[in-house]
Amino acid sequence: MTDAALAPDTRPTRKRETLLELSGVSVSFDGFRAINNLSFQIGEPELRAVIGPNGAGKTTFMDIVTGKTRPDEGRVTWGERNVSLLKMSESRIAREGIGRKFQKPTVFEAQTVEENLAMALKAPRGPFDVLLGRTGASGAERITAIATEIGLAEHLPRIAGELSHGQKQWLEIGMLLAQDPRLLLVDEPAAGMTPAEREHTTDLLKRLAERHAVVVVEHDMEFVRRLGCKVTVLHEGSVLAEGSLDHVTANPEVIDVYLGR
Ligand SMILES: Nc1ncnc2c1ncn2[C@@H]1O[C@H](COP(=O)(O)OP(=O)(O)OP(=O)(O)O)[C@@H](O)[C@H]1O
Repeated sequence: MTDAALAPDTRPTRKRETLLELSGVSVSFDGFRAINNLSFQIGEPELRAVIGPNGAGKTTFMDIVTGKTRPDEGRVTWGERNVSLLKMSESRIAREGIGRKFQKPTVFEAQTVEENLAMALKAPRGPFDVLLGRTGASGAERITAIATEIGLAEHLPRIAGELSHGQKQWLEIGMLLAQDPRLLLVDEPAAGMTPAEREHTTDLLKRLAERHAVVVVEHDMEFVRRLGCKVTVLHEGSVLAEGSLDHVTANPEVIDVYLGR
């Protein structure tokens, strides 16, 4: 597989810079502060796990980043030019390069793996992709490259509905990759997976994070440990602790609100 086929952008390798930054972000629903003065940064590339008890605000955080939910206060800035995401539509944010994978796979079950990837490739995330010549490989090459990356190269002719749960999740990650994202938001990828599928998923996410910013929201601590990345603990809509998994799990407040339960 050529690198160009897999991720056909021409951006030079840069040292890690902040790609996404939230500062002082708050949002209330009917007077309840689901996100409370939240600050968060992720670089490119970087792998980050976001953990926290039920209701901590993890989903709302992702909803804010993707433009589904608008905060009442605060800033959300993106990219080298620190543009605000707050005035952008959800589709514009997606075209900026923010891809989201929901917990439940939403592949086209009646189509083959290959057709699913081809459809995702045909939906360019921005008109400039072509103009800037970012597509360095043909569609067929990219499909093969992405299928290899996600571990489904042998399954291209299969009907997606026949895939295992884990394979569907990987296919959906592949469909996100076809959109050439810079940031991937991945919601509970390990849920419902077999141990072998979890291991494959860990490897995949780690590999993707060599070139992308990847945020993984996950409850499964063993999975988070295997990701071996910086962890952000959310609680009541704010960052309670941040650092290595060992660092955050030794924090008495984290133990109290999350681990001790
Ligand atoms: N649209 C909404 N209207 C009212 N309350 C909401 C809405 N969305 C979220 N909330 C509330 O905001 C809080 C944060 O919810 P959120 O779904 O972001 O938490 P979470 O960390 O993703 O939880 P879980 O781990 O259970 O998915 C919860 O108390 C939830 O009930």
